[in-house]
Amino acid sequence: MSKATGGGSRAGKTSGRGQRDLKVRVKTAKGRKLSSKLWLERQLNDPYVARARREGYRGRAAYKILELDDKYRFLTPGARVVDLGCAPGGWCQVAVARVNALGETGGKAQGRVLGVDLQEVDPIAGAEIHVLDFLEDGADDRVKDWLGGPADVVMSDMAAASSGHKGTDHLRIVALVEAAAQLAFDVLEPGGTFVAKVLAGGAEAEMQTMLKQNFDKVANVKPPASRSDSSEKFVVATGFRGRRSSAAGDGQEEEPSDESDDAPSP
Ligand SMILES: C[S@@+](CC[C@H](N)C(=O)[O-])C[C@H]1O[C@@H](n2cnc3c(N)ncnc32)[C@H](O)[C@@H]1O
Repeated sequence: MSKATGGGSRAGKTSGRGQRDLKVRVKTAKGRKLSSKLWLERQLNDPYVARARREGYRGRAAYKILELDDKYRFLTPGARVVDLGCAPGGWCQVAVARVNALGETGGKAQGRVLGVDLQEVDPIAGAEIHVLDFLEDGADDRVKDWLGGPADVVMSDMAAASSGHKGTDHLRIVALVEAAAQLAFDVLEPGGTFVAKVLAGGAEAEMQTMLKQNFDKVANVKPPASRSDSSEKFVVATGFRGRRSSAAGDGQEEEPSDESDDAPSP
């Protein structure tokens, strides 16, 4: 398998769709559930899965962050990145390649990638990875300690295992996004970027309002690599306005600011 080097370059933006024409069908073997058969069939026929294997990424999720970054350009050389829910490591691989790529002056930049996940992750050169339940008490303080300073990007692909109930799954992912956003408000440098996976549904409205109060732009995007039959999408909030309004929306604004009129009313 070749090494994942494509992340350092912003060239080659083909979605990969249509690269395989022959559909592989999986027989229902004894003991294999229909859901496993369908999952296997989907994996075998997914051009992104094949491409990830070819290009040395740990999973097809790598293409989601590649596509988002190709559009919004937040994984810049030298950037300090926090990757929440990083297992098995595709986003980290992309981040390491891009934040350590050649800078505009031609010099090699020294970025930083800190990943956390509930699960163990095989080491990735250039990334610091910790096992952590980000919803447990004090988790954000532990991340801040590991980080030891501000970050330029906080990204979250965290997703709880599916409960089979759409509403429950949605609420769980909103809780994960809110926790990730709180960390972003605490550690991002002004101008920083927050990227998070969300599921389409009603309960996210409050979170979107909170993001709009704290970032110059908030976009909701479904990158081509995100499966069309999945309700996942990504929120990309750019231009963090700084900590002054980080608690806006919960009635505990930290300090008054002349610019607070810019924020939309809750
Ligand atoms: C879709 S996967 C992430 C894929 C990853 N971005 C990549 O490119 O390899 C979602 C991850 O979120 C993690 N996760 C879910 N809840 C979490 C939590 N409370 N704390 C930390 N990680 C969590 C899961 O363990 C899982 O590995």
